Amino acid sequence: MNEENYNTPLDLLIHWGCYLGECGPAPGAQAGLHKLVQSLCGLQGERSQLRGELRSLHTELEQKDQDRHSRVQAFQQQIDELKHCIKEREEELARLRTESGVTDSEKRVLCLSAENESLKQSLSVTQGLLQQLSVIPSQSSSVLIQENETLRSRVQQLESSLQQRGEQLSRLERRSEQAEWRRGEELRRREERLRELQLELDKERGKEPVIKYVTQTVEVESPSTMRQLAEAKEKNEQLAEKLSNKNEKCRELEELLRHSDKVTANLRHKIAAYEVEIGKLREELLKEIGHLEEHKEEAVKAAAECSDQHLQSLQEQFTGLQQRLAALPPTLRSMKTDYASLRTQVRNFSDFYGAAVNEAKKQLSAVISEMSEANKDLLEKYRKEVALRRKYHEQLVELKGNIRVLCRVKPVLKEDQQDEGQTVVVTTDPNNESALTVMSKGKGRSFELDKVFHPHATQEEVFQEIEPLVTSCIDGYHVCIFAYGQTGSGKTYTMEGSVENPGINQRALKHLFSEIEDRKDMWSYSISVSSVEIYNEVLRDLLSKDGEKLDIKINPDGTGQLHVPGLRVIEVKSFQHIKKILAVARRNRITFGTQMNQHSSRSHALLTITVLGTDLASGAKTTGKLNLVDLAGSERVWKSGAEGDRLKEAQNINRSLLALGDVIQALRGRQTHIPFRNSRLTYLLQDSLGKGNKTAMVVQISSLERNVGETMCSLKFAQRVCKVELGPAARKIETAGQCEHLS
Ligand SMILES: Nc1ncnc2c1ncn2[C@@H]1O[C@H](COP(=O)(O)OP(=O)(O)OP(=O)(O)O)[C@@H](O)[C@H]1O
Repeated sequence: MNEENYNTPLDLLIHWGCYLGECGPAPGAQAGLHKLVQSLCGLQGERSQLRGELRSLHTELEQKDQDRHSRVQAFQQQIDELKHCIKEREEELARLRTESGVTDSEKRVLCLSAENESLKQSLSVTQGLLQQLSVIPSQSSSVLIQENETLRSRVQQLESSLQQRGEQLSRLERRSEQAEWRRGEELRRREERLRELQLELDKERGKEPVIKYVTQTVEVESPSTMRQLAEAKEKNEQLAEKLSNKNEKCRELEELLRHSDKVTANLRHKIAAYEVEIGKLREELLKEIGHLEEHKEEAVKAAAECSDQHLQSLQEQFTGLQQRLAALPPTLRSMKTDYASLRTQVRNFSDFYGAAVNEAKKQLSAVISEMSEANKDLLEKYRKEVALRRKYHEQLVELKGNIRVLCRVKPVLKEDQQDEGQTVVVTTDPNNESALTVMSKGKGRSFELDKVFHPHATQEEVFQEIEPLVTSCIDGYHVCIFAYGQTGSGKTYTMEGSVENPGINQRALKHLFSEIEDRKDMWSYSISVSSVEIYNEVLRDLLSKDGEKLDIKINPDGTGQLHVPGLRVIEVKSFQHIKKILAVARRNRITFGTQMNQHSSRSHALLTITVLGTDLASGAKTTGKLNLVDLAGSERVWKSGAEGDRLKEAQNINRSLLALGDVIQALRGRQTHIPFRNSRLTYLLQDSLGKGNKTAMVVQISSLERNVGETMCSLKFAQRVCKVELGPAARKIETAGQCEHLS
C-alpha cells in the first residue's frame, strides 16, 4: 500500500503495524502506535457521540411524525364523514330517480353523481397519500433526508390533487349554476305552460254559456254529447290534479336542490378548512425539514472540524514515528553486531569456564593441603589455649573465692503495692556492685557481698555471673548453686524463671550443650539429670510419676560416694528434651498456700546435672556435677502464722536451713567434723558443698519495709557464708581407672 492510497488513519496504522511486525517493534515506534490507536479510539468516541445526537434528532422527528399521524387520522375521519354525506346524497338521488323518472333534473343529478364519483376518487387519492405520509420510516439521517424529499413531493402531489379537487368543485359549481339556470328556465317554461293552461281553462270557463247551451243543446239534442262533456270535465279535473302534483314535485325538487346546495357549500367550507390545515402542515414540515437540515449541517461541520484536527495531530505523530523508525535501522544493525559478538563470547565461555574451574580446583586442592597442615598446628595451639584458658579460669574462680555469695533485690511489683509497709528500705550503690544498705529501725546497715543485683537486673545478667561455675562443671568440678531467701522473695523466679524468661536452670543447661558442641572435636560428653524435692525431711523423686519416697545411702562400690537408690536419672540428648524434663519436675513439685505467699513452694527442690566427659585423644574421663537448689522459704515461723501441718512444714524448713548454716559455719571454722547429716538437704549436697567444691548462693531479698526483718536475717546469713573459704577447688578426673583430685 502506498502512502497516497491511505484512505483513513486506520489504514496508515495497519500498514505501519505490519511494517513493525516484520522489522521487530522498536519501543519508540510502539509507543507512537499506541498513541495513534488511542487517538483513533477518541475519534470513535466522538463519532458515537455524533450518532447519539443524530439519534436524539431522530426521536424528535418521530414525535413530530406522531403528531402528523394524529392529524392525518383526524383528516381521515373528516374524509369518512364526507364520504358518508356523499353516500346519503347518492341514496337521495336514487330515490328521486325512481320517483320522478328520467327528467332534465334527473340528468343533472346523474351528472352531479358522476362529479361526486370523481370527487370520491380524488378523496381516496388524498387518503392514500395521507396514509403513505403516516408511515414514513425513520432510520438514518440520509434516509431521513430522502424521506423528507419524498414527503415534500407527496405534499406537492397532495396540493396538486387538492387543486384538482378545487377545480372540480368550481366545475361542479358552474354546472350546478347551469343546472339551476336550466331548472329556472324549466320552471319558467312550466309556469308559462301553466299560465297558458290556466288561460285556456279560463277561456274554456269563459265559453261556459255556449257550452252550457251546447250542453243543453247536447242534452236536448244528444245525450252522447253530454257524456263526452262530462268525460272532458273529468279529464280536465285529472289534468288539473296532475298539474298540482307536478307543481308539488317541482317544489320538492327545488327544496332538494336547495339542500344539495347547502351540502355543497358545507363541503366547500370543509375543503377550504382542509386546505388551510394542509397548508399549515406543509409549513410545519418545511420548517422541520429546514431545522433538521440546519442541525445536520452543523453536526457534520463540527464532526468534520474535529476529525480534521485529529487527523492533523495523527499526521504529526505519524511523521514523528516515521522519523523514529528511520533512525531505528542503524541501531538495529549495531545491536545485531553486538548480539553476534555476544553469541561467540557465550560459545567460547563454556571452554573458558571449564579451564578456569580446573585451574581453581587445582588451586583449591593446594590450598586445602596447606590448610590441613596449618590446621594441625592450629589444633595443637587450640589444645594448649584451652588448657591455658581452663587454668586461668580456675585461677579467676579461686581468686573470687570458691563460695560466692550473690544478692538479688526483688523489684517492687504491682501486687506488693496493695498492702501497707510498702516503703523501700533497701538501696544499692551504682558505683559499688558489692554493697547495699538496709534502713532498719531508723538506722542504715551496710552489707558487703560478692555481687549485688539491683532490682531491675535481668535473668541474663544474673546467669552471666554464674556462667563460669557452670562451665567448670564440664571440666569435672562439683558445683552447687542455691537460692536462699524468705517466701516470695524470688527464689523460684531466679532458678526456674518463666516460660518466656527462663532462669538459671534452663540457661545453665543451654550453656552446657553449647560448650559441649564447641568441644566435640576433642571431648565427648554425656549429660544426665535427676530432680528431687525435700518436703518435711522426706525425699521425693520429681521425675517419677508416683513420687515414691527415697533414701540417701553410701554407694556400695566402696568409693564412699552417696547415692539415692531408685532415683530416676535421665540421659539428656538435646536442649528441647531438657525443657520437657524441667516441666515435669515443676508440675510434680508440691506447693501449698500460706499467708506469706499464695503459691509458695514449701519444699527444697534440687536439680542435679551430671556431666561425664571423655577426652577423645587421651581417653581420660571427667565427672562434673551441677546442683541447682531452690530452697524453701526461710521466714520465721511466728510470722507465717502457721499451725498444724503448716507449722510442721515451717519447722522442718527452718531446721534444714539451720543445718545448712551449721555446715557452712563448720566449713568456715575449718572444723574436722562437718555436720552434713543433720538434714537431708546437707546430706544430699555433701559432695558438692564440702572442701574442694564450688558453691554459689543467690540470696533473694525484698526491698520493702514490711519484710525488713527477714531481709536482715537473710543478709546476715549471706555475710556469714561469704566469709567461708572452701579452699582450692578439686577437679574430678579419672586416668587409667583411678580417681584423682587435682588441686
Ligand atoms: N526479679 C523479679 N522480677 C519480676 N518478678 C519477680 C522477680 N522476683 C520474683 N518475682 C515474682 O514474685 C513472685 C514470687 O516469686 P517466687 O515464687 O520466685 O518467690 P519464692 O521466693 O520462690 O517463693 P517460695 O519460697 O514461696 O517458693 C512471683 O510472681 C515472681 O514472678
